[in-house]
Amino acid sequence: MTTQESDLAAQRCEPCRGGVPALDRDAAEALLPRVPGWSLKSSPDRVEREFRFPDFAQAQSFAVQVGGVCEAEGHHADLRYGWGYCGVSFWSHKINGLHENDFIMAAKVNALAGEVDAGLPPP
Ligand SMILES: C[C@H](O)[C@H](O)[C@H]1CNC2=NC(N)=NC(=O)C2=N1
Repeated sequence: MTTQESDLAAQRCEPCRGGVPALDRDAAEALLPRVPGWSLKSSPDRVEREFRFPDFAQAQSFAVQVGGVCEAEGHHADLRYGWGYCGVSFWSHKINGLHENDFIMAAKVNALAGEVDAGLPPP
């Protein structure tokens, strides 16, 4: 883990406390290429990905691992899983929209899934 990543893990989630603006669509689209496999969805504005697994147990195990990362970061995914799939969504509830943190979380979930990310540019 780089210093920058470990610092991030120690931070509390600002958009979770509210009072910061949500990213507009252009800004969200600009971040999207940094989280391969994820897409932007609306109502609420969010970033979402479905991961595939060979069986129920592996999908469930992945969901539990994602939950662990969310707890560590204080920023929580909406998760749904079943036989062979786990869907993960992030948005910042307190601002009813997207923040860079949602993309950082998406990148962390990609890393859990064994994918190498280019990472996000420094703030
Ligand atoms: C008090 C607590 O930190 C907040 O309610 C957090 C919890 N987890 C959260 N997770 C997400 N994704 N968005 C939030 O706004 C949020 N708020």
